[in-house]
Amino acid sequence: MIEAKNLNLWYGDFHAIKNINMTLEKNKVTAFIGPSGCGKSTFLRAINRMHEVIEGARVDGEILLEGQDIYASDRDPVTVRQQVGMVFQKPNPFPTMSIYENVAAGLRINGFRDKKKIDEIVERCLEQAGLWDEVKDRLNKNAMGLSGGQQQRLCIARTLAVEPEVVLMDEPTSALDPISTQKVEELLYELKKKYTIVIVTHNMQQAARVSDRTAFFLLGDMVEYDETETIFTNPQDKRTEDYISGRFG
Ligand SMILES: Nc1ncnc2c1ncn2[C@@H]1O[C@H](COP(=O)(O)OP(=O)(O)OP(=O)(O)O)[C@@H](O)[C@H]1O
Repeated sequence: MIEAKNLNLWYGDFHAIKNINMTLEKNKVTAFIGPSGCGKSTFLRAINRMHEVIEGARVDGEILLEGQDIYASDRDPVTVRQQVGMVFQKPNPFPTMSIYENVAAGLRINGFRDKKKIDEIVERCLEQAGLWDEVKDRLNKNAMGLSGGQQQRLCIARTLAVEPEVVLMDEPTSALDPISTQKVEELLYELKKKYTIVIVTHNMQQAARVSDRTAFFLLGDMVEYDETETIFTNPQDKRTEDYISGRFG
């Protein structure tokens, strides 16, 4: 479980995220929706301290992961990013590595040396990502030989290998064809049994299909956050209603 408390984020003087308070529940998929530039990706990045690689970005407030602030002075950002994994819009496998090595990479960085154990984890994560059957006979081939949809599932497997608690997905299917999109969406049903999942999406049908809860953002504010069904059928805020009915954005 993740709790954001009074979370604000600035890029220089620009106030991009305004006092967000929300709980992201375990074993649920939470969707972030809202028009371009409203701060969805910015907030997502703040949940695993990824904004720290952006010059001039500054956060105030707390993000609690299982009750512990990820911004605490003694917390290591590299560990935070293992606990809170991220999958990006464009599949980004390590281009010089094999399929196997892409999944094993994080384990090796963590000091895993036992080949049998690494084999087991690679297989399990590729299974979990719904890719094992498609790649089991070509594990040592370069990852760039996979299709875009397969590469994205490989990136999901790579994220799972280091045993995160939370998986953040920033428009994970926007570069994929419809069949690959469907595969990733189906995966979310499986993955939420084990993880807290957050997905940023521009596609409202996708949010309605895959998420349990939906948060609507506008100009850095979180306008409304509720059960997905409520957001799409009976939103409380006029701005949410205007957005989901296609009146802007
Ligand atoms: N690195 C940056 N430096 C300065 N401003 C930024 C930076 N990244 C984002 N912003 C600004 O912060 C605001 C929120 O951007 P963000 O990318 O989080 O929105 P978004 O809702 O994810 O948009 P989209 O749906 O288009 O991806 C925008 O006004 C954007 O211009």
